[in-house]
Amino acid sequence: MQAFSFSADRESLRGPRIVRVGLIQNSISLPTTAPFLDQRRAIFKKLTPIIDAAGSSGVNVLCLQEAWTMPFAFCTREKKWCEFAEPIDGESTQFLQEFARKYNMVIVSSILERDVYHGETLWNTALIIGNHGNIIGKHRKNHIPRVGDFNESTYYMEGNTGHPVFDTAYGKIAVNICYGRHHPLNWLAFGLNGAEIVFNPSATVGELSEPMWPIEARNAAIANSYFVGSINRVGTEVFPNPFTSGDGKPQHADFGHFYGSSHFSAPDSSCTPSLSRHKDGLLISDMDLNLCRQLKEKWGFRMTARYEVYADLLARYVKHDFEPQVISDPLLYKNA
Ligand SMILES: NC(=O)NCCC(=O)O
Repeated sequence: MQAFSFSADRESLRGPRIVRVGLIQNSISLPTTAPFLDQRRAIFKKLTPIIDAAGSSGVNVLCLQEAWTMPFAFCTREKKWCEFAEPIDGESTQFLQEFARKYNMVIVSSILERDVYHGETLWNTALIIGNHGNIIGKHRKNHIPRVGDFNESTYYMEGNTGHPVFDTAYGKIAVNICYGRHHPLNWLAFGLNGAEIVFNPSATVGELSEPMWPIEARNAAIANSYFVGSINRVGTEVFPNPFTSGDGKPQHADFGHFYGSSHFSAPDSSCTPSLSRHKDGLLISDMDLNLCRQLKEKWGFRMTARYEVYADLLARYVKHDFEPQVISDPLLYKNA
């Protein structure tokens, strides 16, 4: 466990709005060859003392990693892993609702969702469980990776829930699930809807994304004047059947190393140190949410954003007959 705090200036007309926020990163518990029910239950067992530690440390809002109930099997393209999908009021939600009630804590739970009301369709979904154990709502991952071994479109579709911000007992929160962090407009949309804390529950591996990891969340926090909580899972998960990456390299049975390194970023460009690259961990930070408005007022990014200019460009860009605004040097092709 590591704990930090972000402060803000004292204001005369508003008291501080200090919230204690927690992030959990963890490896899976049993080999991926174990019966699925045992695997899921073993993760619950492993997380129980960590969630208890968060709750008894006074954490107000806690976020778990992407698809925390299962191994990150999307590299395999095998359909059997769909069995881990659950309805939003399924076993993992019921498990977390107990902690939410016990500790008066909001919990963000990122799962593979099975929508039983829409033909058993699957989604990559983050649920927001309120501090009374109620389900406040859900957000479905907007951007699906098609990079390296991340073959997630085999399992679920692009989200259809927009960019909701959840007004909780402890501030306005949103969830930008994993690969969405590479999309600045995704971050922006949560900001436009008023988010004060955006969580980025992730599952990503060193060779692919580690150089980008410390930059993207910090940049989003600065550009959108909110806090970001970044979480990545830990360890190497080995699967029963080897798979290929479509890159001519030999088949393999693991994704590579999930490098942990969970951390918080703040709108004033500060950030906490990261958790370990190899070990499970709980990162806790106090944050005064007044810092969000203070940074908006200092830098005026919202007021200077010129959204109407970009709205116009984007409206034209999404049409099939879009022509880029390029002015060529008339001398460029003269002698050709
Ligand atoms: N889970 C997921 O979206 N991973 C994609 C890889 C990355 O964005 O680093």
